[in-house]
Amino acid sequence: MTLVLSELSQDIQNAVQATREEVAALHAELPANNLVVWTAGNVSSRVPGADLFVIKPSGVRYDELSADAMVVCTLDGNKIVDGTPDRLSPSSDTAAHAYVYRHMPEVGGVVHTHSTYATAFAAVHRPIPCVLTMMGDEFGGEVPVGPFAIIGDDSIGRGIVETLRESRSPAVLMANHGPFTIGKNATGAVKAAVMVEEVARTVAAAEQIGTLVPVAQEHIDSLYDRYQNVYGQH
Ligand SMILES: O=C(CO)[C@@H](O)[C@H](O)COP(=O)(O)O
Repeated sequence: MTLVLSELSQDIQNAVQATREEVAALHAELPANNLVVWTAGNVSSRVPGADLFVIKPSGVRYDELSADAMVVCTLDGNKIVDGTPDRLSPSSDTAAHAYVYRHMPEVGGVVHTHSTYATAFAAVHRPIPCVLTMMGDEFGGEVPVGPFAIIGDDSIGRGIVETLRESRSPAVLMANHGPFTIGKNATGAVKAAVMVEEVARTVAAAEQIGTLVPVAQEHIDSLYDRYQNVYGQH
């Protein structure tokens, strides 16, 4: 039986509304950071306190992505009766996002883009090598490549999870497709999407200048530990 949002507790309805507003605002970060063209890409966030997540509607222009247009789904990826028109379908990547939420309970947000430089590494099946201190900070090593998977079932989600489980990276370059990123919340996943494109662009530029020099593993580990546990305001 399909869940009906208006029949859920007021706390959950309030959490859904806050998550819709957050996800709508975060979608604006993708074009603002030049990570997407047209309607490519998507952001989702788990709804705190509920087995639900919020994701953008498929194929809708970024300037039309209001909070009320955000689609609410179960962790199986099924749209609930959420107040949006029945015809409004969730993102074509909903199954992938849902698979990540079901298999990685620590993940609170998922982002997918086709950002140019990260997608170029995905096109040639090359991990982004850890040659920058910023990569040690955010990715804890190289950004891995995931398997080629066709959209439409759990294969993309399975490839994301199986690859990220073997890495500290919050980003995976799905072969011939593009980056998917995760975070403890949706803001963290958007940050990883911004940073994976930045480091991909820098590494591609560096390869035009000379030979890449990897950061030593001991330094990667200390950079990662500092950035994840000390950097910023606490
Ligand atoms: O990669 C694809 C399509 O191949 C998708 O990720 C699109 O880039 C965005 O799809 P919607 O979220 O608008 O359905």
